[in-house]
Amino acid sequence: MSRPRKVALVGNPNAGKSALFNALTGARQKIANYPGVTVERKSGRFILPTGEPVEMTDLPGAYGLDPTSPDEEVTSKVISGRFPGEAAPDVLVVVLDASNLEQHLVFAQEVLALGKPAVVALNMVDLAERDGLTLDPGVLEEELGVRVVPTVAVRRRGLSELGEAIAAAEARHPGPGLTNLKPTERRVAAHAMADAAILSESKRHRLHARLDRVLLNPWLGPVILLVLLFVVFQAVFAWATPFADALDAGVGWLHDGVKAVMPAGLVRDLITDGIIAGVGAVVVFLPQIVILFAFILAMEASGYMARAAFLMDRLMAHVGLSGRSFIPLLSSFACAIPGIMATRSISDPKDRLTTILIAPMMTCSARLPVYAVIIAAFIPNTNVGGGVGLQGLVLFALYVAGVLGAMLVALILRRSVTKGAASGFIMELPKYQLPRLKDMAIGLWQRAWIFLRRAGTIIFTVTVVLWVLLNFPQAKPGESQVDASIAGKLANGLSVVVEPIGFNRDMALALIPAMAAREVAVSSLATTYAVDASDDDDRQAAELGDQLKSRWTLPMALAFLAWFVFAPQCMSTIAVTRRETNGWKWPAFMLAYLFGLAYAAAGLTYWIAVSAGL
Ligand SMILES: Nc1nc2c(ncn2[C@@H]2O[C@H](COP(=O)(O)OP(=O)(O)OP(=O)(O)O)[C@@H](O)[C@H]2O)c(=O)[nH]1
Ligand SMILES: [Mg+2]
Repeated sequence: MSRPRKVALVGNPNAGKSALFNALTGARQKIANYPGVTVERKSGRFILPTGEPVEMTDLPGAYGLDPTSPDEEVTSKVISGRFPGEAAPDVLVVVLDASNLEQHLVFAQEVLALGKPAVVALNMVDLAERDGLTLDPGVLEEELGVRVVPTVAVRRRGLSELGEAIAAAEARHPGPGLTNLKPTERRVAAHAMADAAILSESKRHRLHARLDRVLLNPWLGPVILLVLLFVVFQAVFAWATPFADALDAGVGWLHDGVKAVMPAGLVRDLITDGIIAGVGAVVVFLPQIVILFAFILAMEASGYMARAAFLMDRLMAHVGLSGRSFIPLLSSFACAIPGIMATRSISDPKDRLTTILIAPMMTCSARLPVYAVIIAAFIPNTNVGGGVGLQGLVLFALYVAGVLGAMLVALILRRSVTKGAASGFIMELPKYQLPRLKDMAIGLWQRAWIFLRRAGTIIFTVTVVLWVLLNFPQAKPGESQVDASIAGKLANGLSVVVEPIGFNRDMALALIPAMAAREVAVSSLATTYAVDASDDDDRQAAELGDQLKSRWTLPMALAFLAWFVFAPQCMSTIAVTRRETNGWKWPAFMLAYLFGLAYAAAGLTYWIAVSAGL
C-alpha cells in the first residue's frame, strides 16, 4: 500500500493555520520536533470527503520562502521537499487571513508560483465581515488559479468544502501573473488583487487599514512610537509649568500664612517645615502626573497601545521576552505593583519571572517628582533646536535609560538565571476609536486621586517622622540642627557608603525615607533644607530648587538621577515580588542587583561628569 498523501498548511503567522489544523484533524494529532531544530512538527490524520485518509502537517508561519528565522527555514524546506527525512507535501493549503488580505496575498503568490497542487483557505471571513468587508472568492480564484474556500476555523465553517477542494486539487501551470515576480512586484500585485476581491468596504475600515499600514510598518512604526513618546515627555514639562507654578505659589502662600498667624515654636515648625514644605514639595507635581496619564490613557483608549505592544513584540523577542510582557511592563510606568501583578497573564514561568525582575526599572510615576525637581533645578530651560526643550529631552533620556537597562538585564537573565526560549505571542488588535472624554476624565481623576492619597498618607507620615528625627535632639546654640539630629547622624553613617558615588549627606538622608515611596526623596530634601534654613535667621527658607542649586553640583545631581533610574526604592514592590514569587529568594535577588546597578550607574555618571568638567 502506498503511503497516504501529504497535505501541508502554509501561510503567514496568525493566519489561523493551527486553528484550521485542529478543526480538521481533531484529536488525531502527533506533536514532535523537526529533527535537528527546536521547531515543533505537528501532524495528524484527516479523512477527505472521498474517504481517502491524508496526513496533514501544520507548518510554522512564514512571510516568505527566503527564510529569516529557523521557523521559516523549516517551512521553506518542507514545502520544497528539501527537508532531510521529510517527504514533500502533495497538496498545499494556503491559509489567508481575510481581514488582512493584502498582506497575506504576498506570501500566497510566492507559494502558488511553485505550481504544486494547492487550494486557498480564505480564513477569518467572520472577522472580515465584522470589519465591514465583503469579499468575492471568485475573483481570487481567477487571479490565483486555484480553488478559494471561505472558512472560519474557530467555528468549523467551510471545512467540508475545503476537504472537497483538497481532494480535487491537481498540479497546475501557474500563470505568468504569478511566476517570476520580484518581491516589490508581488506587493503591487497583492494590492491590486485585494482591491479587486473586496467588493465593498466601509469607509471606516479603509481608514483603519490605512492607519495600520503606517503605524504597524516595521520601519516607520517604531519611529512613530518613539516620536510620540518624545512629544509626551516634552509636554510633561512644557504644559505643566503654569499649573505647577500656581500650585507652588499656593504652597508658599500657605507656608507664609501659617508662619504669620501661629506663635513661633516646634508645632509651627512641624507644620511649616515638616508638613507644608515636605508634602507640598510633592503635591506640586500633580500637573505633570495628570499630563503623563492623559497621554497614556488616550493611547490606550484609541487602540494605539495594543499596536505599540505589537511593534514591541519583535523587539522584545531579541532580548528573550515576548510581547506578552509588554502590557505588565507598560503598566509599570504607572507603578511596578500592578505591573508585577499583571504578569500573572504570562504562562511561561521563566518569562514571567524575568518580567517581574525587570519591572521596577520601568520609570514609575513616583519617580517623576524626583526627576522633575532635579531637572528643573539643574537643567537649563533652553531649546536645543527645533522647539525641543532640553528639560523634556533629559526626562525622556531617563525613561529610555530605564527601558534600556531593563532590556539589557532581561538579555542577561534569559541567558543565565532564567534561561529558556521565548514563547510566542498572539494578540488581537482592537479597533481604532476616538477616546471618550468621560472615560478619560474618570481615568485621570482616579490617577490624580491615587497620587494625592499617597501624598496625604504615606508621604505625610514619613515626612512627619523625618521631621521629628531631624529636630531631635535639639542642637546646642551654634551647632547645625541637621548635624545634631538623629536623622543627621544616621545619614552621616550612610554617607560613608555613598560618598564614592558623589552623594552628600542630604542625598544619603533622602534615600532612607524614599524606601517607603520614591517621591518622599523630594519631601525629605525639602524638609531637611527647611529645618536647616530655619537655623539661620538671615537665610529665609528658600525654594527647594534654589536650595538644591546652592548645595549640589551638577555631577551630584546627575548621579542622583542615575541612582533613581535603577534603585529599588520602594518596599511595596519588594513585598509584592515576594508574594508573586512565593519566597524571599527573588526579591532578595532583585534588591541586590538593582542596588548594585544603581550604585554603579550613579558612580559612573558622577565621575564621568566630574572628569568632563561639568
Ligand atoms: N475569529 C476567528 N479567529 C480565528 C480564525 N482562525 C483562527 N483564529 C484565531 O486566530 C488566532 C491565530 O490562529 P492560529 O491558528 O494560532 O494561527 P497560525 O496561523 O497557526 O499562527 P502561527 O502558528 O503563528 O503561524 C487564534 O487566536 C485563533 O483562535 C477564524 O476563522 N476566525
Ligand atoms: Mg500555528
